[in-house]
Amino acid sequence: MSDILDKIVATKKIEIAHGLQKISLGNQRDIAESNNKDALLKPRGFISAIENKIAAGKPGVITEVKKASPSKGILRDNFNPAQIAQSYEKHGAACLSVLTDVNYFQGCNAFLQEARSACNIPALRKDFTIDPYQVYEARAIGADAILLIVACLELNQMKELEACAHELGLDVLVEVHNAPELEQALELKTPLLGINNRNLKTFEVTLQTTLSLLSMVPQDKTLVTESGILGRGDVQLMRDNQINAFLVGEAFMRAADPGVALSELFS
Ligand SMILES: O=C(O)c1ccccc1NCC(=O)[C@H](O)[C@H](O)COP(=O)(O)O
Repeated sequence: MSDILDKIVATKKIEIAHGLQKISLGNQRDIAESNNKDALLKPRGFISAIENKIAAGKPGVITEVKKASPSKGILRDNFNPAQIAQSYEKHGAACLSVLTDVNYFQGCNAFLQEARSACNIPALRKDFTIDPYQVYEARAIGADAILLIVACLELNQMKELEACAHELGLDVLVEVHNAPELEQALELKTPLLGINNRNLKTFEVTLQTTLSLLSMVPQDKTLVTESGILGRGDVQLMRDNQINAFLVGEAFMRAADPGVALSELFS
């Protein structure tokens, strides 16, 4: 694991222990399950939203709602998750990815709730999921999908977390950085596979990470290239390699209107 992931995971363990003192696992599960019966909160298909865009010949863009990051610091001062989500939806986003981590990304659960309730597209809870408690919490705050990062999980943990997510109707995005992680990810059921172009040890970003792993990705997976998509040349390079799903944060967060930036990047 990288230094930053080590630190984040250590913080998550403390957060989970504190969370359990406030809301028990059983109560969190009850809230999650009752959300599934609520018309406004029941899961919106995250994977199908991406696949539908691609089937219509459009890029499937997961648009990020991210105030700050460890590698870049503050990305956006005027940060209004509801307005950002509405702008993304208006300009053709498939889905949202909302950072809920407090300590490293200056996010919070309320950002996901505000963003999702302001629009009709599905939302990924972008956090560092290591325990079933967080999966229940994700659904309890209205998330439609969770992220599993292979670099910080054992295979048996990932399988457990994936099963827990699927039981609740949540989709799973599994994220890898290299070939050994990709092999592990292929042991999961989810068809949604993210390749993150950011090296979490050095924070260096190169789109070659996605390109170098491409031949290992089975045809039946929906591949998402993540991080470092900043210009139209980056989009074109990926599309030339038949990659049609993208996760983009910084390029939109630094723009005056994130949705306008989305349409300019992908038009
Ligand atoms: O962005 C970071 O500094 C970071 C550090 C440690 C773990 C994860 C990190 N980023 C999360 C992401 O994967 C990105 O937010 C996402 O792929 C969008 O990337 P970008 O378009 O480059 O903002």
